[in-house]
Amino acid sequence: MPTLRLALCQVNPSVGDLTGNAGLVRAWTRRAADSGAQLVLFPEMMLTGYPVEDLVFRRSFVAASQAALTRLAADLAADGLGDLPVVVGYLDADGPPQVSADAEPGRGARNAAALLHRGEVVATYFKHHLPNYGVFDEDRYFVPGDMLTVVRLGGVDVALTICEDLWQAGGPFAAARRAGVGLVVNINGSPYELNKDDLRLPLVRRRAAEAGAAVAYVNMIGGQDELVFEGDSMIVASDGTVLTRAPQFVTHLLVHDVDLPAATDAGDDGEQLAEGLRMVRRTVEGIPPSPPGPAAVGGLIEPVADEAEVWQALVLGLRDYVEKNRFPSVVLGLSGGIDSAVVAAIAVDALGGDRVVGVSLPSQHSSEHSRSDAADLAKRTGLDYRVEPIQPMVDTFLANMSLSGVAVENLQARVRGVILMALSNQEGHLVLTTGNKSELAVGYSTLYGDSVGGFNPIKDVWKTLVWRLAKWRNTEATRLGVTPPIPENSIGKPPSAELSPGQLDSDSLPDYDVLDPILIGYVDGDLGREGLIADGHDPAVVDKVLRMVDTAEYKRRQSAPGTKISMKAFGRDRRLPITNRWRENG
Ligand SMILES: Nc1ncnc2c1ncn2[C@@H]1O[C@H](COP(=O)(O)OP(=O)(O)OC[C@H]2O[C@@H]([n+]3cccc(C(=O)O)c3)[C@H](O)[C@@H]2O)[C@@H](O)[C@H]1O
Ligand SMILES: Nc1ncnc2c1ncn2[C@@H]1O[C@H](COP(=O)(O)OP(=O)(O)OP(=O)(O)O)[C@@H](O)[C@H]1O
Ligand SMILES: NC(=O)CC[C@H](N)C(=O)O
Repeated sequence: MPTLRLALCQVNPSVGDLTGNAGLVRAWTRRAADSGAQLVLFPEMMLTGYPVEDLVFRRSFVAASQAALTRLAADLAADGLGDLPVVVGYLDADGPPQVSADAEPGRGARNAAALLHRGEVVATYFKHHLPNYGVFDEDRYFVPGDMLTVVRLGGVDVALTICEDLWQAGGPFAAARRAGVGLVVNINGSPYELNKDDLRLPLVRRRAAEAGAAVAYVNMIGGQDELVFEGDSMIVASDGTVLTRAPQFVTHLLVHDVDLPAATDAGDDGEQLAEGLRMVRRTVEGIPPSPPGPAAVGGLIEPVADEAEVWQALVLGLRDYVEKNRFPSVVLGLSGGIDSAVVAAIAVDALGGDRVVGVSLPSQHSSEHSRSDAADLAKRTGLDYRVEPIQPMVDTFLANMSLSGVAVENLQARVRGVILMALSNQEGHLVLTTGNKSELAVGYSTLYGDSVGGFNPIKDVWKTLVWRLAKWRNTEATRLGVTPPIPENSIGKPPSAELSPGQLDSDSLPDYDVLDPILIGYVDGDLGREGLIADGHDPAVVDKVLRMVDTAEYKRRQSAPGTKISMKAFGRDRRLPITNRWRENG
């Protein structure tokens, strides 16, 4: 039985950075070669980054991706790495963009994988199953492939597949069984969602059984606007045994020796293997010889607690947004409350205290603890702490304009927003906004006030999860013997916007323990009024909450982007009309 040493490169590409991404492929192929690899795998759309969205429609971008691929093949050979077969995702096209006037049926942009060897592109594969739900819009961009590419190398037949191909039965994996392959490669740009890793392994196992072959699954890591990729690359044997699995949220080179059945000559070039899939055969002559001794193999990674997983996702999502958009630092308002404290702690974990500015912006309604808790947070995390009282500016405004009630409440939030944006303009920081998912759902924020900002790290985090994260982060610090970042006071106090005397969130909203389950059913679960009541929620509370959610669509539509961690984040996952007369309670 032949053995192949596989190297799965769990790397962090940047969208649009063709040169930088090709550089990553060269550097990691060198590392893989140094580990004795015989086949190297990179994620989906590695060369372009993922997802590239409407850049697909730009012919200049498609041409640049194609040129970068050819150049990369030559550069790898020039690096002395030509013998080592490398699979890399890229953007290809065999016709004009789908939306153009000169579009041709069955041709267009392709979400593609290439196998590079001895300076050449020796095989390509076009993604067959295109995801078109949630955040994905791949029917808008790509034409599905109708060929299963099988490459013979080192005496083994290897089929190439891309991400969504794994999520559907009866497609390329069924075809791979007909072709009698020993290994199916699956390259991914699979975004993080809480609990997705629990689905992924059983899925890979099911496909390994369907193909009757081992599966090498490689996923990228890193943040890309709202998305964060977690890695979780793995190799699973044909009997479902997990041979090796990479840690989440970090770059990682996963190297493993896999015993694979010898090629069988099942299936002919051009043969129909499954519905809509014919076989294409390629042979790669001469790969590096089997290295002596077993590969230096990492262990199997144990699953971590939900809070640990989400925290890492939020830290990576923020760090990559800041770094990839080249911000030197971030700024946020510190109210002493839990939301700003958690965002500050995430920011410090992502960037270090010296790149986080926290500003206390007290008004006449601010409690003493709002300042002392903010100062305590700053001391614990080492962030750059400042105090900018807002009352003189609010008073000047009120001396020139007659305002009352909510207009005065919101003026305070807006003066804070103006100050944070001024600091951003003056010093170059990215402004972080701190509204959690519960607040976004019910519209509990001031437009152009506390919602001001360029990125919201907790946009997809329910308030009850914000508290759990805070407690987990502090416990983790204690376990590691370091100072917990979040003041206990901020965790324990009742939430308040402090925009009017004695104001509490509970004056306007149900308790978050009551509110969040209703929101989860309505937003994440798309339940209607009757479904929520059947789940045991109080009809009057349901009616109030649904009304608030429905009428806050306009606020969400202009809200800052933030890291997606759930299966339904506000934004692309949930698209509703703003102008909408449909109400669940008539
Ligand atoms: N369909 C629609 N399409 C586009 N725009 C629409 C709109 N409906 C209203 N609007 C606009 O939105 C305005 C109302 O929204 P907005 O000005 O935000 O004001 P509003 O939502 O009435 O008040 C904000 C509430 O959020 C609370 N809050 C909670 C938590 C934190 C904070 C904080 O600031 O720290 C505040 C605050 O206490 C207050 O009760 C209207 O005056 C109108 O201009
Ligand atoms: N006194 C303040 N100083 C600085 N920033 C403030 C102040 N009050 C409010 N903010 C900003 O506005 C945001 C929204 O306020 P909000 O009261 O909703 O959140 P919080 O105080 O962090 O948490 P909680 O809702 O649990 O009290 C805060 O997170 C903070 O960024
Ligand atoms: N890039 C893709 O095809 C991703 C789709 C897939 N269902 C996933 O989330 O893993």
